Amino acid sequence: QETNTKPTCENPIGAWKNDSGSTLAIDTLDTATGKITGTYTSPSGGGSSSYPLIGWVNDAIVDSEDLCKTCKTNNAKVISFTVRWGSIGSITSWTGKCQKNENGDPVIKTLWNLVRPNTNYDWDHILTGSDNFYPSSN
Ligand SMILES: O=C(O)CCCC[C@@H]1SC[C@@H]2NC(=O)N[C@@H]21
Repeated sequence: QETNTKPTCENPIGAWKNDSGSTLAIDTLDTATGKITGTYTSPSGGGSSSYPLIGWVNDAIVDSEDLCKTCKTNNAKVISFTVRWGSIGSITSWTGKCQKNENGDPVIKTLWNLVRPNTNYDWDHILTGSDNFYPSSN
């Protein structure tokens, strides 16, 4: 029996999972400011602990006026959040957008930067990648 409803782009509160099995849990959304808080768990890299996250969501009305040649009609919710990896010492920030895919299912597509305090080289502190997050029921 499913006790939690899955998150959507409109109401992102709930659990989202990426392809490597990490869980983005958005616990609070302040609709007045767009501030979000929650926790992040990354079995690949971050172990089994959950780490706190804070971030923002934002959006704008759909530009859909008929015959409006300058309208920008591709609308997405935008999101950014940052995780502080406790004693691991790193910080990751994800920035992306939430839209429905071709099946009508919501997807958060992001690019991330991970910064690590201790590395072997000066150039090795900042890693960049991408993560897609899908609604999860837990
Ligand atoms: O290894 C570290 O310094 C901390 C854990 C980092 C895990 C990274 S953050 C970006 C990527 N997306 C994930 O869900 N996990 C990895």
